[in-house]
Amino acid sequence: MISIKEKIFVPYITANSLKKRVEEIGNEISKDFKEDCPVLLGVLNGSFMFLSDLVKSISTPMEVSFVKVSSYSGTSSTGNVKNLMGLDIDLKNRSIIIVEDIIDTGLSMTHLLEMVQKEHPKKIAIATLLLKPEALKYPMEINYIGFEIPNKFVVGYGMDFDGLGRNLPELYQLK
Ligand SMILES: O=P(O)(O)OC[C@H]1O[C@H](OP(=O)(O)OP(=O)(O)O)[C@H](O)[C@@H]1O
Ligand code: HPA
Repeated sequence: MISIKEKIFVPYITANSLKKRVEEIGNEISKDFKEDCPVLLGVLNGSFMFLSDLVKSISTPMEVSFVKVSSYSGTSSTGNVKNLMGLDIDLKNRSIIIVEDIIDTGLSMTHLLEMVQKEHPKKIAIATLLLKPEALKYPMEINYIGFEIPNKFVVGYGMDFDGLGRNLPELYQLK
């Protein structure tokens, strides 16, 4: 059990389980995008840990780039998405895999899909470590899902509560 700014979090998914599942997704992506040299588009800040572990399990040529958006404040969605850092490479005719730590309401991903679509890529896939099916308000096709989790706030493995907890190697759930 840990405490961050007076909220109590309990251990939820171990570092070992995360590692195993991330490797499985990396292997799937390697097979699915063998001929494509995909661009893995990490969504900052939260995806940095998932993305860095994921790319180590991808054995096919690929590139990495980042965008930065923000929609969460404390433990709830603000209902709007702020663009904090845009695209820096040409995505035209490229295969793009948008990499997120978590899809919660789906608002951020809907915004990201619109942003990437405007660049006329060849195809767009979505990889998320976590999905909260009960919280999803904007349904979409998600190609790679690490874990489906209940609608409870989580921290660790890149995910924060008020900026804290991103460094935890395992995942914790709000008690
Ligand atoms: O599906 P949604 O309800 O939009 O929630 C998911 C988004 O919220 C988190 O980002 P956040 O806004 O907290 O920014 P961060 O990645 O910098 O922590 C997460 O990384 C997703 O981008
Ligand atoms: O459960 C969560 N934890 C951390 N960040 C988040 N962003 C959306 N949902 C979450």
